[in-house]
Amino acid sequence: MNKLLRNSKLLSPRRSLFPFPFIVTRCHSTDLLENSISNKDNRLRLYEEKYSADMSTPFSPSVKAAMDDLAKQTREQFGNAHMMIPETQGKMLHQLVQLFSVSRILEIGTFTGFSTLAMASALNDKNNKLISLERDPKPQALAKEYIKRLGFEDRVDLRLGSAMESLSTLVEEMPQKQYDLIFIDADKKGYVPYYDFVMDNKLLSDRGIIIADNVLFFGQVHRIAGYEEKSIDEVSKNIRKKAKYAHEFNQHVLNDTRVQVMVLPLFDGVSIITKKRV
Ligand SMILES: C[S@@+](CC[C@H](N)C(=O)[O-])C[C@H]1O[C@@H](n2cnc3c(N)ncnc32)[C@H](O)[C@@H]1O
Repeated sequence: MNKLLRNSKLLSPRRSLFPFPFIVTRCHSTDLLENSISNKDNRLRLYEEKYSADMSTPFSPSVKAAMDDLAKQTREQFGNAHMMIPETQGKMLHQLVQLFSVSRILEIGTFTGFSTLAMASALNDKNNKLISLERDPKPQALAKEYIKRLGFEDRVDLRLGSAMESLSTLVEEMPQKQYDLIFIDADKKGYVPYYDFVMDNKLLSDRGIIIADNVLFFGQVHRIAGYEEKSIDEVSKNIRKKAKYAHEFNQHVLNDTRVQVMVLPLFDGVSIITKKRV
C-alpha cells in the first residue's frame, strides 16, 4: 500500500470489514463488499477514489480542514461512519450547487453534516439557505459544531425529527417555498414517500434538481432487479431489503411522467432528477 493512501484521512484501519488485515476502509458503504458496484473483477476502487479526490479542485482551506476533522470525528464516534458521502461526491455536490446557481437546498439525512458542509460551502449569498433534516440528535450535534466552526449558522437550518414530519412542518411554515437542489440521503424505505411529498407539494423549483444517493445500494440493486445471475444470498438480509427499496424507488421515479431521471453508477449510485422540460 502506498504511503499516500496509508496516511489518507479517507481511509481508516479501525473498522476494516475485509478478511485481510492490511486492507483499510474508507468512509463509504461501497467499501463493504467484494461485489460492490465500485469493484469490477474483485478490484477495490479505493486508490482511484483517493486519486480522484486529490485531482479534483480542493475545497477552500478552511472548509477542507473542517471537513477532514469532521470525517475523523465521525469515524471515531460513530460505528456507521460509512454513511458519510465520499469526498469526491462532496465535491460533485459542491460543484452542482455552483453550476445550477442554487440558492435554496433541502437535504434529507444530515448525519454528521459532511454533505451539508460540502453543499453549504458553495452557497455564495447571505440570503441562500440550506435546510437539513435528521432524526438522530447525536450526529446532528456534531454537524452543528462544524457549521458553527465555519460560521455557516445563518445559511444552514438543521431540523431535528422524523423527515416526513419535518417536511410537513416546512410546508406549513413556508407554503410557497421551493428548493433548487434536494438531496435525498436518509432511510431507503422513505425514498418514495419523500420523493412523492416533494413532487406533490411542488417543493422542487422548475429548474431544480433532486439528487438521490445510494440508488445502487452496495451494488445489489441491479441484482434484485435480475440483471446478474450471481446470487445475492451472500449479502445480509438488511442490505437486500434496502436494495429492494432502492429498486422500488428507481422504478417509481422512472415511471413518473413529470420528471426525467439519470441513474449514474457513481459512488453508491446517484440519481439526478429534473422536471421534464418538453
Ligand atoms: C446516509 S446518512 C446521511 C449521510 C449524510 N448525508 C452525509 O453525507 O454525511 C442517513 C441519515 O438519515 C437519518 N435518517 C434515517 N431515517 C430518518 C428519518 N425517518 N427521518 C430523519 N432522518 C432519518 C439517519 O439518522 C442518518 O443520519
